[in-house]
Amino acid sequence: MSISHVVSPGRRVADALLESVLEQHRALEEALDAVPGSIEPRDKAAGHRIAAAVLRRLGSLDAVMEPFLRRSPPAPALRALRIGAAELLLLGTPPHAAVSAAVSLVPRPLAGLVNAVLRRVAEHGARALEELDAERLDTPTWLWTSWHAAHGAAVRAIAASHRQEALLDLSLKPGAAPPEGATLLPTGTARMPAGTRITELPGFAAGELWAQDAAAALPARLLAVKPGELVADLCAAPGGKTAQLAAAGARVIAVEREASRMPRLRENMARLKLTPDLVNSDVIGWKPEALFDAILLDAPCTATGTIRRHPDVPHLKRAKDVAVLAAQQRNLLVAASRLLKPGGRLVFATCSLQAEEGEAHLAHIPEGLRLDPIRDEELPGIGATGAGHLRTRPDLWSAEGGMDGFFAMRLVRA
Ligand SMILES: C[S@@+](CC[C@H](N)C(=O)[O-])C[C@H]1O[C@@H](n2cnc3c(N)ncnc32)[C@H](O)[C@@H]1O
Repeated sequence: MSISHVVSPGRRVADALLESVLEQHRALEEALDAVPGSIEPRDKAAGHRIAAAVLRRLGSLDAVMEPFLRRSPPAPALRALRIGAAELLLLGTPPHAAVSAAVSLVPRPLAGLVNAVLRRVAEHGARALEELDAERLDTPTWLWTSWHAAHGAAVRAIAASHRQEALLDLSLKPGAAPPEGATLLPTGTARMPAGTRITELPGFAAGELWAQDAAAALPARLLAVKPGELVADLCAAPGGKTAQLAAAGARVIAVEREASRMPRLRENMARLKLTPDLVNSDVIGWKPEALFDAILLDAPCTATGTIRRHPDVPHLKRAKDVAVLAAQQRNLLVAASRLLKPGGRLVFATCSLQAEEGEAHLAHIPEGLRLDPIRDEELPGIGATGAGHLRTRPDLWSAEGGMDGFFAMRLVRA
C-alpha cells in the first residue's frame, strides 16, 4: 500500500483502506496492518475512523448521492465521494473542509465531479439521510433475508445495532480489579467507556486483562473448567478463550492452524503470563497424546455476529460462504468429539448470526455425544434459549452498548 504524505494523510489512509476492502476484498484489519509505519498513529486512527463510518453506512451514503450522479463514477471518485459524504453527514466535519479534502483525493479531471456532488450533499444530504430506511440500505439483502428467517422481527434491531461502534470489553484474570471507570456486566465482563485505549490501562502491562467482547467470553465460561483439568482449545488464535481457560487453572493445549496467527497467540499469552501449550496444527488430523476432560471449539465462521467491531464483514462475505463454513464446522465438530474422554464436555461456538452456523448444528450432534442443556442461571442477564443453547445478538443489552452475536451449545460424551 503506498500512501502519499502530501495531502491529509488520514484521508489518504481512509482512501487506501476502502480500496483494499471494497475493491481488493481484503479484510479491514489486514489492510490496517499494511498501512506503512511512516504514517503517524493519529493519522492511521483518523483514516480508520472514516473508513469504518463509510463501511457501516455504505448503502445509505450511496442512496443520498444517487440523485446527484448521472452515471456511476470511476473508482477513485466514488471513494472520495463516500469519504466526503461520511465526513459531511456522519462525522461532523465542517462542509468546506470535507469537500475540499475529498476533492484533493482525486486526480484533477475528477475534481469537478467530486466538488459538485459533495456541495449538493452538503446542502440536501442531512434531510435525505433522515428519510431513508437506513437499516435496510446498510444491510446486504442476503443477510437481511437470512436474519429475518432466523431471528424474525429482531432483524431491524440487529441492523440498527451495526451503526454503533462496539465499546471496549475486557476479561480479567481471577482476582484482578476492574480498571477505573469500568462498568461490570452481569456476566463478569468489564466494559470501558468509548475511546478507552487498552494499552494505556495499568492492568494491560501488568498482564491482568485482555480485550474480549462480553458475548465472546461466554463459551469458555460454559465449559466451567477446573484447576488441573486437561483442556483443548481448538481454533485458538488470537487466544481470548485460551487465556480464560488457562487463567482458570486448567492445563490447556491450544491448537491453531494458521502459522501467521501463532506469533500473536504467543505474544498474548506471554503478556498475560499464562503458559498453555501452543500447537500449530490443523485440528483435522491432529493426534494428541491423551484424551481431554473438556474441549472448546470456537470454529471459523462468517463472523456476522461481529459487524459492530468489523464493519467490513458485510462487504466481504457472500451467501455462498455460509454453507462452506457450516460444512467445515461440522467436520471440526466430529474431529473434536473424538478427542473427548468418556464423561468429557465440549462447547462448540461460532460468532455468527447465521442459523446454518448455529442452531442448525443442534441437529448434527456427533455420535456418542448428547446435548447438555445450558441453564438460565449460567448466563446472568441473558439466559439460555428454551432449547438449552446460547444465542446472543448485537441488539441485546443495547442500552449498555450491545454484545457480539454468538451461538454456543454444550455437549457431553456418555
Ligand atoms: C473464531 S477464530 C478463533 C478465536 C479464538 N478462539 C479467540 O477466542 O481468540 C477461528 C480460528 O480458527 C483457526 N482455524 C480455522 N480452521 C482451523 C482448523 N481446521 N484447525 C485449527 N485452527 C483452525 C483460524 O485460523 C482462526 O484463528
